[in-house]
Amino acid sequence: MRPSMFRSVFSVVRRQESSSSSVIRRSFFSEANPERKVAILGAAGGIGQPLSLLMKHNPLVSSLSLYDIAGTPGVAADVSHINTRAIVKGFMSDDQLGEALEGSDVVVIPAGVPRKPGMTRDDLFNINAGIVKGLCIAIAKYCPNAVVNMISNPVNSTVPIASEVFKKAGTYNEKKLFGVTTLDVVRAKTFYAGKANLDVSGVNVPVVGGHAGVTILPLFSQATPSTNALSNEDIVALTKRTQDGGTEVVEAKAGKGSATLSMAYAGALFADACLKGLNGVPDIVECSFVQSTVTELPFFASKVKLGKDGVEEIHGLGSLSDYEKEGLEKLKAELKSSIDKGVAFANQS
Ligand SMILES: NC(=O)C1=CN([C@@H]2O[C@H](COP(=O)(O)OP(=O)(O)OC[C@H]3O[C@@H](n4cnc5c(N)ncnc54)[C@H](O)[C@@H]3O)[C@@H](O)[C@H]2O)C=CC1
Ligand SMILES: O=C([O-])CC(=O)C(=O)O
Repeated sequence: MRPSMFRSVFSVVRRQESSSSSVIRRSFFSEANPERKVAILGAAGGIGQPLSLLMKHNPLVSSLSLYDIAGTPGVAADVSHINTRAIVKGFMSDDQLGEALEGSDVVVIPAGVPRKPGMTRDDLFNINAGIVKGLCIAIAKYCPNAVVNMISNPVNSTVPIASEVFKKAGTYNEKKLFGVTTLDVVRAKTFYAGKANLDVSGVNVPVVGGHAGVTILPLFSQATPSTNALSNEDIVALTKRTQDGGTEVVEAKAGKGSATLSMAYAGALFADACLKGLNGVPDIVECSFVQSTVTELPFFASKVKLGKDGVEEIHGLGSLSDYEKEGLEKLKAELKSSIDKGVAFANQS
């Protein structure tokens, strides 16, 4: 979590829990934190399990719905024993998907297969596109107003697939569909702070474009705090490391999957930002892959202000260094082809 993310809320809850009055506890939750249901699809997986743990820990969640095609009873029983606000329920198999989704405010989707060494994210398309399509058909039916956080790869294609499914169902709201690119930001912050010897907790780095290889474009020229400790070569190396961050983990795991723990952290951070936006907390800004007019591409990741209806404002790119301008031009062809592939898949049959 962002270091201060839950601290203030927890201290209020703790003060209230020390009071003998359960009335005080109830009124705190209803006034400051409305009821919010979060569903996680793929909850028993490598990302799903730690993400379920982190969402159970989030005081903004009142109901946590854990869905997977296997393994959810155990995960739900385990997580449900934690003494935090959210009531946890596990759901398994198609016939329970409707109940898992009904009433959800936020649906997080880490369902699907991860990479093995030597694969690109696009190599996951054949399996994950179908999984995502099926889950989005159910979302359109059972919780058409939910905010959707798409984690399943290739994000550059799965988000367009979701948008087409929702369009066909007549439920598409472009303000409520997000590709989760938070892990790119998390990595860029960590690598930048490490190289520049800065306190990472105060560091921010926007990352724009998409979520695969060269489509991931960290904007170190806009990093804060700025530093003159880094050479052009350092910036090139930091950019490459951020773009290859996923592959670094895939290779280190040597066939046992891709990033799960850092992704669960990033996914929890982004879901928390969406919940805060829905609850009317002002000035919540995160990078995300959304329907966009920032470039000529129909979807693009950039800074997005989150509000009561999802996307409140999409920020422009700001001023870019020559190196970043070059990177922006380089990424467009690959990103366009991944978007087109998703759209075409969703419209087959
Ligand atoms: N957006 C991002 O930054 C990142 C995305 N990912 C992606 O997240 C996805 C999941 O990764 P892991 O959790 O490591 O994989 P995993 O294989 O450990 O877990 C995936 C889970 O999805 C479940 N699943 C499969 N089909 C399903 C369906 N139809 N409905 C519900 N659940 C279903 C599986 O049973 C499994 O429990 C992968 O596609 C991976 O590439 C991973 C890291 C970062
Ligand atoms: O690299 C992968 O396959 C998983 C992923 O998206 C990431 O870690 O950024």
